[in-house]
Amino acid sequence: MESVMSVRAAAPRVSFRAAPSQAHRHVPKFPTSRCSIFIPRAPMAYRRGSIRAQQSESKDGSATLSPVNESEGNALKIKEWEVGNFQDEVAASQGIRIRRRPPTGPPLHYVGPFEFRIENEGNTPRNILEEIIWNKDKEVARMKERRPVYMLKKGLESAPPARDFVGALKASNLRTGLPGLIAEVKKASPSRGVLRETFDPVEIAQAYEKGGAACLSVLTDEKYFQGSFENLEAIRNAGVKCPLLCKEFIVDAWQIYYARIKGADAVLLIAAVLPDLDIRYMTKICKMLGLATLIEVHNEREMDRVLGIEGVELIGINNRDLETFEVDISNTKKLLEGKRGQMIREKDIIVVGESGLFTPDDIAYVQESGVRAVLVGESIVKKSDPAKGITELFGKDISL
Ligand SMILES: O=C(O)c1ccccc1NCC(=O)[C@H](O)[C@H](O)COP(=O)(O)O
Repeated sequence: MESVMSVRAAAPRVSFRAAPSQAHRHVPKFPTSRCSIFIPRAPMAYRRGSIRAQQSESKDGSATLSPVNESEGNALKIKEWEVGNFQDEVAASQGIRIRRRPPTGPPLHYVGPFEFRIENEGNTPRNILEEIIWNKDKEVARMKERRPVYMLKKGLESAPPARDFVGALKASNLRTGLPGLIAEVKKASPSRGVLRETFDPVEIAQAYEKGGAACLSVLTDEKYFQGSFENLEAIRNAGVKCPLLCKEFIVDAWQIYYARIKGADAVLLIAAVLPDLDIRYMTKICKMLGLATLIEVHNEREMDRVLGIEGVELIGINNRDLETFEVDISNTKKLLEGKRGQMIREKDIIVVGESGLFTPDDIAYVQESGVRAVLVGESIVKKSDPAKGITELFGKDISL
């Protein structure tokens, strides 16, 4: 029988247990295993994918490995943990605070005859965005197992054609002299709860189109936003002409293929989550599939990283801090001042002001700051007639 002992120190909490026997345990020689750490060359999503291909996930999402024996299994877990930490270190060096979900939980540590695990050793999300991302990591791993990417690629042939998302925003901006509107089909959000009880995504999308929206954003995350890929597909199949942004938390290129076969014309990439290499790689995949990428930033560091990436056409400035939910529309102005604004104009990048826009004054404020498009959810989706909501938001009928 193993004896188990829990020790609560100030923090963190550590639980010890005596190791069953020397024969059953693999004592990692950390200097050696650290030296032999696999140095990945492909982008993060793929590096993680390659490691995870050796594991399967149970219904509740917990990972199970199928090792030949216990010590090999533990060695693999340790390696996965180390690779995960290494990837998080690379991300952190770019100012990314969102860590990726440790695939198998933290490894056991060994001191003499004891093995122990430090609770909260990186295995609890630190904020809502991190929680969403960790949940998405699990969700995508499950979906990928059911439909690997080669199957999705077959579906591309029958997908509806990709439409020009950026072109629609530019045309609307030219036609109205106001920022092109990306109207969001959003039932609920972590910060605001349920926004609209009676929610018919197709009806809302048609109302947005009638009200003059240039493009639509459709939330597909189910757990936190009560959205779905069925909503995206239904809107596309209903004949709505506005190009569609798949508003998803993309952590893996698999999701880009999936969005495309469900009828998306554009996808969102969040710089607070994805390192540069992933953004570059995913942008290339999008180009190959005819999708536009809206790359979202929230602070100067993220903006500078994205401006350093070749071929970026569309940048979203989120006024909402996704870690704290604080909304401040002056964030758009701040990120477009000085050299950054100048570079954006030189590169002819379309900037989208996102979140917290409720009045014609708000629209005027972000337009004066330099945006040529806006992404709006709450203020229009809550209105009984979302088409009228658009007219109220802009202070004029923009459908004409
Ligand atoms: O809206 C949230 O609470 C939220 C929480 C965590 C991650 C993302 C979140 N929202 C995504 C968005 O940025 C907005 O849906 C979008 O910009 C529209 O914002 P709003 O007009 O304020 O509804």
